[in-house]
Amino acid sequence: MVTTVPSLQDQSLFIGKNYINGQWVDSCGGKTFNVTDPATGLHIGTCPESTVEDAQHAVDAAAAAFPAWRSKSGRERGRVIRRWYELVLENKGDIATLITWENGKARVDAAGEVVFAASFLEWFSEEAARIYGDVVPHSNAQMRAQVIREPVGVCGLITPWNFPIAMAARKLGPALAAGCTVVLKTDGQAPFSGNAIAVLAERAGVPRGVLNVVTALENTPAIGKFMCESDTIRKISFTGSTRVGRILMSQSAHTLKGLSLELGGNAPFIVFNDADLDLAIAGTVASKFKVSGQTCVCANRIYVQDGIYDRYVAKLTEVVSSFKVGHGFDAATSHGPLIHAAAVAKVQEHVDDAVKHGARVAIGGRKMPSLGPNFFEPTILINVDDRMKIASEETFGPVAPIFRFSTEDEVIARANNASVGLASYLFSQDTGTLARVSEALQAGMVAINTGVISDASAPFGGVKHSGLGREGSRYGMEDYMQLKTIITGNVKVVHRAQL
Ligand SMILES: NC(=O)c1ccc[n+]([C@@H]2O[C@H](COP(=O)([O-])OP(=O)(O)OC[C@H]3O[C@@H](n4cnc5c(N)ncnc54)[C@H](O)[C@@H]3O)[C@@H](O)[C@H]2O)c1
Ligand SMILES: O=CCCC(=O)O
Repeated sequence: MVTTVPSLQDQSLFIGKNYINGQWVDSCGGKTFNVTDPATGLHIGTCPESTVEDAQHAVDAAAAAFPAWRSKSGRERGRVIRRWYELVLENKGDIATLITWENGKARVDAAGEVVFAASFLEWFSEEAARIYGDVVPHSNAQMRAQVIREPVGVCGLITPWNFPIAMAARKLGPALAAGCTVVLKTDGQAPFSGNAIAVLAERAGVPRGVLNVVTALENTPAIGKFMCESDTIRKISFTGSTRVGRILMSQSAHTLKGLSLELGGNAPFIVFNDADLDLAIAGTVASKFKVSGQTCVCANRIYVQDGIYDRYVAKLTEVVSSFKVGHGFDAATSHGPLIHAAAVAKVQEHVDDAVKHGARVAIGGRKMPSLGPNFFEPTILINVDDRMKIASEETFGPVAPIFRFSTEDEVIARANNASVGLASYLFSQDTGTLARVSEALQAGMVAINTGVISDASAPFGGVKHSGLGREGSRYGMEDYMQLKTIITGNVKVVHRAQL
């Protein structure tokens, strides 16, 4: 097998081991799995195929580290997380290289992911010092009531390949800020960048056992089940598909674990007749084609009103024709490959199904084997309707299906006709339309006149089958804390004059 190693400034960030109790270790079972470059199919390296025994060691280390970590002040924890944030940015180039190598995304997107991931560490380093409680007026004058917030304990974090460090940082930041200790299970398709940020956590001063990382590919379901069934782990935070979210929820029933679930989407992207066309096109490129369509907030159903439909299609086709698909390391590349062959097959299936039912391909529509095994042309489909698979299933690929609509009521009903409700997008210049439609959409997030929805300051999460809980923002801390009520009785009442 050929191994190509892009050069890193700091080669020690490239490490194929588990990180347990402050040590980089192999799996107890001795097995490893291969990680390959999705653009070329070439071998990158190996990581431990961790077993339940490895995961148990990681949980034990996290449990042992919990009392000391939770006992630090929020300000002390915040300083460590702040240093981690700085180190991630200082090593942006190397981490971006690892992300592009294992995930395939274009270099510019990978560098953007590093900054995005770091922003969660920065945000939560600041929130750590602001874990307020309440003093509550009790009904009885001889009693006092206080409410304090405490860390939930050891957390199990399970993250996907599409943002291999950002989805981890969006969980690690608040968990560590709150005083929890964690076991992170990264995705077997993209484990190296997660390990790199764990190296930096250690350098930042995150104590031994506070952050543990286990890698696995085939053993992932077994480790997920173990985490859900462990009574030591008090919370699971998962980002991934609705299918796996359901499995984790049912496996967690016995231990009555808290769950944060950031699951799949099927985002409606609505362009009204009065929209600023250039803004709508820029928003479409950002929200549909980012990471070649592989984000959970990607526009999946683009509804364009009759009066602007033809102009929108013409302009979007012109812009998409300028995309440069290629290896993420090529500086000219704007869009990289999909993650694996199954993802390519799903995209092709959605295109074929739409065409079979009357859609027309305006541009793209085919695999690009001359570039590598996992490339697919950026694609625009027109004359798409609600019976096609692409209307009800998340494509997770570079296909923009453009539906036509006539009225506000009609598009609201069609947009809400989905089992999931994560992101949604609106383009109009009428404040009344924007207010009415944003209130009517069944979605956890609405973006108005922009294709960019995520920011560390803003709560991120969905409704319906898109999951539970919110990440980022001041609300993101709540998922890692629990309330404790402290009642003091028999306070002698003394009648004193007010000063
Ligand atoms: N809402 C969000 O924030 C968000 C973010 C990114 C991706 N997603 C969703 O993720 C999906 C795409 O990713 P995917 O197809 O790789 O999702 P997936 O659910 O198959 O995989 C996600 C993660 O779960 C792990 N996993 C798989 N089976 C498991 C099991 N039985 N127990 C424990 N872990 C298991 C995988 O190894 C991976 O790390 C899309 O639906 C997308 O919308 C959601
Ligand atoms: O893929 C899901 C998350 C990406 C984002 O927050 O923009």
